[in-house]
Amino acid sequence: MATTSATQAPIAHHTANLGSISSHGPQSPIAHRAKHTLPTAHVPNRSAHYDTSLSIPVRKYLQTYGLTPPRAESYEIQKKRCLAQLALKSTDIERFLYLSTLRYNNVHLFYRLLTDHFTELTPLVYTPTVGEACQRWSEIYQQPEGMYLSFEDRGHLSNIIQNWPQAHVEITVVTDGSRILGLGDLGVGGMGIPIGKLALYTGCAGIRPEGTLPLTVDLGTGNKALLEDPLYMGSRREKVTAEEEKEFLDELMAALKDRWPDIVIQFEDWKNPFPSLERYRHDYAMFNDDIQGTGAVIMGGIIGAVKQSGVAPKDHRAVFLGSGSAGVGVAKQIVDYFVKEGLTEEEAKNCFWLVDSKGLVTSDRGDKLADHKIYFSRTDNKGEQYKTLDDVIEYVKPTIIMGLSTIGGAFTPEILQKMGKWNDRPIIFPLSNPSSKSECTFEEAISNTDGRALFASGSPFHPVTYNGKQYHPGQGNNMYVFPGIGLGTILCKAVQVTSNMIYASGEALPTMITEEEKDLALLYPGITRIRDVSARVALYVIRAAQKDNVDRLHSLRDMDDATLEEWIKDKMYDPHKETEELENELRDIVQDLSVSSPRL
Ligand SMILES: NC(=O)C1=CN([C@@H]2O[C@H](COP(=O)(O)OP(=O)(O)OC[C@H]3O[C@@H](n4cnc5c(N)ncnc54)[C@H](OP(=O)(O)O)[C@@H]3O)[C@@H](O)[C@H]2O)C=CC1
Ligand SMILES: CC(=O)C(=O)O
Ligand SMILES: [Mg+2]
Repeated sequence: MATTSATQAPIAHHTANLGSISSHGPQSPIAHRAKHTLPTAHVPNRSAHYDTSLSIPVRKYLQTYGLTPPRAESYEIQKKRCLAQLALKSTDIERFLYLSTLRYNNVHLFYRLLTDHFTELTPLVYTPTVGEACQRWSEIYQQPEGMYLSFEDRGHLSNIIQNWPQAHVEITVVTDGSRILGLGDLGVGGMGIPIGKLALYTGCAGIRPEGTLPLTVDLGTGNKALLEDPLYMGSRREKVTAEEEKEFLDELMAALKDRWPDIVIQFEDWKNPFPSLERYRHDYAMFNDDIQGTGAVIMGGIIGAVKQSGVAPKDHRAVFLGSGSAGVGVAKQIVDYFVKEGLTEEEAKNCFWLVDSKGLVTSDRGDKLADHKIYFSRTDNKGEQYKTLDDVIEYVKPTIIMGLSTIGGAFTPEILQKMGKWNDRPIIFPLSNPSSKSECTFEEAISNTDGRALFASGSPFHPVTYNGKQYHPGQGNNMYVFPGIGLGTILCKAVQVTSNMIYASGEALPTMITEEEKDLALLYPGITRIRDVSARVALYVIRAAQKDNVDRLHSLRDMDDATLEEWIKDKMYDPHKETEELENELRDIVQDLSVSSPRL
């Protein structure tokens, strides 16, 4: 990406080629052998060299002439073919596989397509389809696209990490596969998530593809079906203990930083991610997307929802179904927002009733609460315990219901109707992923509240027509913020991802909603503008990093906001420019060297 692109760009690769021209000549067997003995993934953007838009002289220079069909074609034609091939597929998982192969074989073309057709393709690359891909990973596995590190590798992680072929990794997403979306423990099948999230880092925030490292740690699995599946590609061992996980992660974090001192590390989809966040947040540029990214993105949507509800923050009553990483992360972030709006922390905290698999989280429930639940446990229940969501809803009569529970359909029509009865504009956020785990659909939320619901879901839903009027759903997914959090952290070279940087990422979102979107009561900016949104998020993140004094690129402090935002956009990888720049640069080189037909 931005900061290291000069050394990673195809141009730099060809400058290296030029060196070999002077010593061995362009057709040198050494150059030739080097090119073909290394697997594709070992040469940055090698796949771009087979792009069918490259001109004949450039193909000859690259020694790819004759390896692709004769016609040099436009991107429009390439796109037409890709979309036609996608249309030929009969299932989403086939489309997922087609797009994975395209990314592997022609990285820039994949990202051109993704950025041009973001709304249609994101659900195939990310949630919901990535969920099925993770469930079936060992069945559909095709090619290496990331690193797998096993518990058995401990003691050697630093050496193994040297095997990653890209020299300048800027960001990694790491999972242990133990809580993939709302689908449970999928072991190494979880790899689909780091790959998908990092594809969005490139597509949304312009992190260069070769600067990304999808990483899955195989610390065993508690999923018995996987352990018995002959195709399962992970180790056959039970999940390691918390202490063993901690030792492994200590080694991993040090090894990553040792090879790439500026690396940003995003933890994703861990069953219990709180200990690692607390352990590493001060010593590494790291964050947990499920706790913090989700917290920020939902806070960003709640800002607009609270305004549109006409209810003051102090009068909101929020019932959360789900008190795990995402539930607690979101509730805490909204507490911060309410405090900014003038409530005391105690007043803000009292606006929340969290529910887990045992019912309302209270301090006198009789079970030992996990540490992360204690902050929100209720003490005003007068000894009464509320076991079901229905009971809690009746007791609280909420203005807001949030679903982060993995329980598809938990917001029943009856619950939605009550929300409609008690509130002019009920705030209904079924946020569990993938779509099958959503606590309700958009259609259900609209039809059971006479179209008055202020709605956002984790996975995308289509617009709905109700009583002749069209309604548009919001997508409250951390994809609106994590790419910008990573981008901002990388660009200002922050040594930590502070709480203020996370908060700022959420605050940035409403600033990107257009007047037209406000008229439609939308809570999030249009997804087609995600690159601009990510640049704005990065701007806010950088400013917060500067205030917290964790940035290292101090020259950015002198830029005004408009200049800095333009600078950020300028640093973003633009797939539309890559192939054209490759073509133009190489054509110039070919002309300069008069090597227009080295092969013939
Ligand atoms: N929209 C977005 O951007 C994001 C969405 N998510 C989604 O949120 C969901 C939860 O993720 P996460 O918080 O990390 O997962 P966790 O496993 O940490 O938390 C799940 C929570 O749901 C509770 N729960 C499970 N079953 C029930 C039930 N039958 N009734 C009530 N509560 C129940 C669990 O209870 P207990 O504590 O008792 O086990 C736990 O508190 C997932 O579907 C995930 O995809 C996550 C991150 C981002
Ligand atoms: C979106 C996301 O991070 C999740 O569902 O876990
Ligand atoms: Mg996640």
